[in-house]
Amino acid sequence: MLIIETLPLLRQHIRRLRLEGKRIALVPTMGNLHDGHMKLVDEAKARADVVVVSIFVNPMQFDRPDDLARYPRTLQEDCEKLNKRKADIVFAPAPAEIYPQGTDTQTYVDVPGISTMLEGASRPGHFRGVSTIVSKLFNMVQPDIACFGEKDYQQLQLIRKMVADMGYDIEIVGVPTVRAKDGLALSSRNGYLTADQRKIAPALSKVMNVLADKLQAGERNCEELIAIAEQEVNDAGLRADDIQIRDADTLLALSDSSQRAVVLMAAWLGQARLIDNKVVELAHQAG
Ligand SMILES: Nc1ncnc2c1ncn2[C@@H]1O[C@H](COP(=O)(O)OP(=O)(O)OP(=O)(O)O)[C@@H](O)[C@H]1O
Ligand SMILES: CC(C)(CO)[C@@H](O)C(=O)[O-]
Ligand code: BAL
Repeated sequence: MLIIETLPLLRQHIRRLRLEGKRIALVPTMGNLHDGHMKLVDEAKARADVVVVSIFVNPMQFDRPDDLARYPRTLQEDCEKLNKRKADIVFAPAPAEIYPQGTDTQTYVDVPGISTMLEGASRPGHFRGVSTIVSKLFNMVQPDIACFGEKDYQQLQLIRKMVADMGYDIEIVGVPTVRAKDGLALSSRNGYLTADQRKIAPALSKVMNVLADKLQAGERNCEELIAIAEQEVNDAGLRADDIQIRDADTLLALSDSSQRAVVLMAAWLGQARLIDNKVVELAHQAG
């Protein structure tokens, strides 16, 4: 496995691989890798000849400097895991390699609508940072496919729209959320939880599943369903931040024509803001 830190070296290898006719998969990450990331690598390996994993804590997508400063950076362990998983290339650039002029004057990619709603409203500028870095990585790595986790549901929708709108010839693969045995979605930020907090964290997915079951059973009073879920999350010892029921395809409010709903959960627990989501197929009565 090659570990590449500079853009010229990356370009040299990508050029060679493309000349050899290799199909390239990209797995973009911010490092501190867990089994969720490994699932993305496995999916990428199954669909391509060469897997490039990028590890870059992207300053442009952080709305809070303290969040950026304490984000876990574990490059050596990450590379060991990726080597065992048979990734081919790790691209781990320093910020100056990606943003030589800094981020303030960086040309950006903005996906209208989707980037300012929901998580985008809670984290101003976050999605502009995500679409910009992913666009840059697409140009640098020139992948045929790229894998993203469904855990970051809105991010996946954002990338799909960016790819469609900008005409990228890249297949976007969404990978189902990998969970701990107790249901907690794996996430690098789970590392901020104390042992006691870790015990109560699975309440987020439990409340989400109950809400999803009610939707599946035909309940449609979203305001009431959300209020109950917020109460349950708070009673469990988390602090509900944003719980939403949306059309899974548009992320807008549910309508009579919605085919699928998505339950989007965000809650604070100590230093960690946890997110999760679940898609529900909506039954429509004939006639
Ligand atoms: N539990 C998971 N299952 C599947 N994919 C995941 C999971 N967690 C993260 N991913 C995906 O891995 C990719 C890189 O994510 P990232 O490096 O931000 O990890 P993370 O664990 O989500 O960290 P964070 O705590 O910052 O949210 C994204 O496409 C993300 O959706
Ligand atoms: C896609 C991504 C690697 C862009 O920095 C990041 O948002 C993430 O880890 O989900
Ligand atoms: N996994 C999403 C990246 C972020 O929280 O910044």
